[in-house]
Amino acid sequence: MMSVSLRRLIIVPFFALALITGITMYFVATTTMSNIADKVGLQYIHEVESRVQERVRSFMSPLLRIVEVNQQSFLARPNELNDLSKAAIRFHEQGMPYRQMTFISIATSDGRYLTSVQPPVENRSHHIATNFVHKPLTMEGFEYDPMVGIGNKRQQDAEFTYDPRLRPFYQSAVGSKVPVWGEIERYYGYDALGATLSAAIYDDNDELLAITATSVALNALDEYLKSLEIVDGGYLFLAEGSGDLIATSSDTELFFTQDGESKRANLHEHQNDFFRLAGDHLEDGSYSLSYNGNEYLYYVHPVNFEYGETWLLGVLIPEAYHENLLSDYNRSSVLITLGLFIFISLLGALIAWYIGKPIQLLSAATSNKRLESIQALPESISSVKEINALNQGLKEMADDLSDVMHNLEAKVAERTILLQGENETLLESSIKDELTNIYNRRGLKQGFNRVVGVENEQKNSVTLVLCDIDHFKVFNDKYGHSEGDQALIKVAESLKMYSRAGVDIVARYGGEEFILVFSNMSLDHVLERLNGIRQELKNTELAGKERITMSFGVAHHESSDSMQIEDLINKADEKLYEAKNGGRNKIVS
Ligand SMILES: Nc1nc2c(ncn2[C@@H]2O[C@H](COP(=O)(O)OP(=O)(O)OP(=O)(O)O)[C@@H](O)[C@H]2O)c(=O)[nH]1
Repeated sequence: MMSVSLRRLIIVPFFALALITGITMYFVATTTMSNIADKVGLQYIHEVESRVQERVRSFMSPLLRIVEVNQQSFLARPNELNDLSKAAIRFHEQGMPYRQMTFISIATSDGRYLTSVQPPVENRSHHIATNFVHKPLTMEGFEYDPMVGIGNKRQQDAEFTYDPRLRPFYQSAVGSKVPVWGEIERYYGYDALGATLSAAIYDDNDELLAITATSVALNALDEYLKSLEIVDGGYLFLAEGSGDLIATSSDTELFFTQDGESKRANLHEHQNDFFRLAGDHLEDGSYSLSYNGNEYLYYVHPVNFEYGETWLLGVLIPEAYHENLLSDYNRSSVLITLGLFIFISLLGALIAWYIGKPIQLLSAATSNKRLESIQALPESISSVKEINALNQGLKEMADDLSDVMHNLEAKVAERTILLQGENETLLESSIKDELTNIYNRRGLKQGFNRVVGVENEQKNSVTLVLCDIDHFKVFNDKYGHSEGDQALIKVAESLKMYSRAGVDIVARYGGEEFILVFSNMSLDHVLERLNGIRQELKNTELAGKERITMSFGVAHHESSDSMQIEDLINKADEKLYEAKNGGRNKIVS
């Protein structure tokens, strides 16, 4: 099976895990960011839209309320229509707080007309105009007098014929029980659009008594949209369903003159590309639009007013704006991912270090099969408890094993010494004669080889003497075997006495036969020593004051080179035979 190091086993999965986590997190983060970018964009749009909606509603609200109040007021007190002075005061007071309120009026079915009016743009002067003071159908301007309602006639207002019943605001309201919206139009002679709401007043018999109408100048809304600080490259607009613009955040005009006629700017034909782009999508909803390779978020939503009036509010912003905003977050998410990746990798490496390193130490210590390597391991090799316990266990085992081995070695040494002693004893006894404690035949052979034979490189002279006790049978028979043994021991001692210890060889050849080997000694000196032995035996008393004699056969050889012991023994035996035959107690050489 394939083997893999522990450290790799830990680091590789950690690294892989970190990599997968990092990549996953990166993609999740970027996808989430992209979704968030869209959502943030839409959220932004909704916020802008809701602010504008609220502002538009609060802007238009007085118009609706004033028309409703006046309609209800005349319905409740139709007599007021007979003297419109009170109404003049009310109209004036109603219009004063609202700079956008261009006129608040009433036109009776008999052709009388009263309006509290102010111009739709700067340098406004609020005044009352009526046609009912002098003669019907003639419009005259009067100063407003808070005390009497209608003050002095305004000199500069030339008389002109005016029948309010011919005006669209009058006619559009006829026949309706509820207020009716008029067309949004440019005020004649002014750079401003106006929206008008009219309401009919009937008597109990449903006879039309009057039409009250109020108009509001919309240029304040245009100014408001322009004043809003929206994102770079973003646009806002208010338009009618037809695409005719009411207000925009851009500097473009809301109306222009074509062929001498004043026309309103329309989204579908607008000179601004983005407004034209928006004009293609006027259904309620949000859109992603592409223009010149850039993406835009576009949202269009209706602004509904009571009594059936609906405008459209459009918001268009470049997506890049929010993506840029979120790019910082994106960068952060990449950095966090990277940090996480590095952290997990380091964690893996740390764990590998904590676990792998000490285990590697243990592995190295045990692999060379030496107890010392394990014993030399430090007491603590890891912060991991289990690994330290393993280390301790191994060390204790190594110590125990070491002790056992030392004891074993001591015992083996002791036994070896004992055996060596026994061996030596055995060896000694195997080459010694048990009775006389001199060499036996085996000892003789070994000694001969050592002193004069193959093992000795100095090829000196050698003399081998074969000696035999004379008439020993008789002695034995006479004094017994035990005394015979004592005689043999005595002979051996005498032979040893006249030989050089450690140099010459003294051996029992068998029975009562002995052999002496002298090396590097002249024949005369040998004979001298043999005579010494004979003299010694002569002086030695044995059982029954008996003395024994010995016969000697001597074989002398000047050089031990190529000399075999058997040859010497044979030669000495011949001489011994001669000595025996010659009467015994003799030395024959
Ligand atoms: N007590 C004792 N006697 C031994 C031992 N070995 C041999 N003998 C005796 O030595 C005697 C040898 O006798 P023989 O071979 O006849 O020789 P001998 O009587 O000495 O006569 P010659 O050698 O001809 O002088 C025998 O009686 C053996 O029993 C021994 O170890 N102890």
